[in-house]
Amino acid sequence: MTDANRILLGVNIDHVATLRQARGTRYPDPVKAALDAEEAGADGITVHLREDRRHIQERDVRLLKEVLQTRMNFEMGVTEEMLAFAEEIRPAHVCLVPETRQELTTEGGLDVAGQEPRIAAAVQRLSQIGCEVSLFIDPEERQIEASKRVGAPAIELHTGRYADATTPVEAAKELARIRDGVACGLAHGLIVNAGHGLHYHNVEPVAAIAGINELNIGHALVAHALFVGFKQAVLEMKQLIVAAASRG
Ligand SMILES: CC(=O)[C@@H](O)[C@H](O)COP(=O)(O)O
Ligand SMILES: NCC(=O)COP(=O)(O)O
Repeated sequence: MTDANRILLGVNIDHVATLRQARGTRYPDPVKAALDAEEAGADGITVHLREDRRHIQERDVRLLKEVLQTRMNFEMGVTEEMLAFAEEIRPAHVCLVPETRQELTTEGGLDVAGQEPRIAAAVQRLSQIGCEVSLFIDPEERQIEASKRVGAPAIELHTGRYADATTPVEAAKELARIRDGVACGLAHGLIVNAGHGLHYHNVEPVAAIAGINELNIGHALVAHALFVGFKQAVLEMKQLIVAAASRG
């Protein structure tokens, strides 16, 4: 396998915390899930500390910072509260995401092109403390170019529209947008990650796109883990994406 076929799996553990928060218990602990994921081959652990704290809590992030063997990818909205928290924690990676309180999940990418000075200031602040910053954006040329202009070294392409496609034609169109987005990001010298809504039945065509650095996957892993256990769920996903990338 050449470097171009290499692909990393970032395991998002938010929805382990969703289950815990549903009953206000101490279990299931997302920290345990993170350690199991690492043992099963996760290359990194992703957490999203939402403004409304519906799943991940500050306690989780602080503990993860202490115990992870791999690296944390900390997803956050672009707010003063989150910037200050990131400065305290200093995660290896920070992914800036759009956030609205009422949304069911992250419904679209960050509008970098529409707020360049604000995003550039956040990127600069986080870069200064050693975080590798990525921007969670839709696979659109103007957002990719804006990401480059604001100084982010990495982008994460939002794959939700591909995942939500209801016909093969629509899925193929959305996959082509992701493929073009990857090519555009690479042409601008960016590290290109992707994620959102990926699961065991739709992940392979995305993993097969040459040049993708990392896929961040959460909801499907947590759901599958109910039936096979967290380690096995991560292992199966990792095997699936590595095989697809090496075929691609
Ligand atoms: C930004 C992103 O895609 C992840 O954080 C994912 O959204 C996690 O799940 P929720 O959107 O349900 O919080
Ligand atoms: N950034 C996307 C992510 O971390 C995982 O999203 P999902 O697999 O939970 O939809």
